[in-house]
Amino acid sequence: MRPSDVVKIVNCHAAGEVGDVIVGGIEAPPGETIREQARWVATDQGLRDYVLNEPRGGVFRHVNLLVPPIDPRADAGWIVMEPEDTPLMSGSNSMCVATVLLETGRIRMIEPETIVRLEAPGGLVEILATCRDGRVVEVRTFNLPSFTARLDAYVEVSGLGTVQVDVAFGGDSFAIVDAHKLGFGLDPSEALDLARVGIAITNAANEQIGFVHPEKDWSHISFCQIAAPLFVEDGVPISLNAVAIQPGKIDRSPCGTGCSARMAVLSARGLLRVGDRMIGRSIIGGRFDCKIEEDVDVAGLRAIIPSIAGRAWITGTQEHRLDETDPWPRGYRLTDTWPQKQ
Ligand SMILES: O=C(O)[C@H]1NCC[C@@H]1O
Repeated sequence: MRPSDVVKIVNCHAAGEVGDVIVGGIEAPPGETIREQARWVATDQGLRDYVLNEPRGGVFRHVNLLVPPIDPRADAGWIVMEPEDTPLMSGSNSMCVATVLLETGRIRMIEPETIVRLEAPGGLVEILATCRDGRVVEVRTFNLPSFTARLDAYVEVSGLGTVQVDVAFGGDSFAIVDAHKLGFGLDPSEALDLARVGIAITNAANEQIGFVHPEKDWSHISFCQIAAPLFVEDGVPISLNAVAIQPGKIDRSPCGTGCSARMAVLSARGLLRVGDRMIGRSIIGGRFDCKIEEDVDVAGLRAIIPSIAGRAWITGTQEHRLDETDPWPRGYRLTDTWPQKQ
């Protein structure tokens, strides 16, 4: 960052998970594809440090960079910056980006429904935004093909013993474990323990099982989803879950990619099929309304196209700037609030 740069941001959250959006002041990174641009952002780390580190950011923050699309079908390109990762796709962040684009007039809002096509690093995702009185009241994201990589695998986790996991991809990669078997009721008071246990399971699953996407350059497990057994309310299965995000925080939202991964597992187990709904619920009471839209094939693997619907709310605007005398131009992280990555 140069002292002359002013970075304009619209602050937003989806179901409680922060997904701020950079709307001005940063040029598109080098790269022929959005994925290459995202890799450049991840390798360079400069922008990530500037917006995610203190004093501008914090471990709770995700920041989305809008870039010109490369795919001619897309309305906008978009790169997600999570605390440690620069992923292929994110559900809560897609809702924030679509809401900011429409509510700030960067894409023309058509009521009652607007279709927005976003080019994420993992590919094109279509969004159906329900709009009323100039506001986006629901964002339904049609996610990347989602599939199960392993069912009923076992990992040894220090301090926990043997833990049964399913591994699945839902736009990002997950080890999914049973909350009750680990002694969690998924109450907000458990957040710190959920984060620590989730990160320990993610790390063990990466060491002992791993994950390789058959078509995309993504070869690790990003998250652990600690999920309660499904229960039914008003005829719809509810997936209460806590997703541990590196380096150790809990997703405040029900995690759109996580709900997609869980639906892929439920589909592989024959428990959900095309047309079935599932409601994702987070430990703070956030809700995503999810559905299996289609069965598809990914490199010979059985997969689904899930959709995830939720709402995002704009909370403000910011202009970040860098004073030339600031001794911490890239900010800083301290382990009192930003856990050490294991
Ligand atoms: O909804 C999601 O998919 C996400 N929320 C934050 C971390 C994940 O990308």
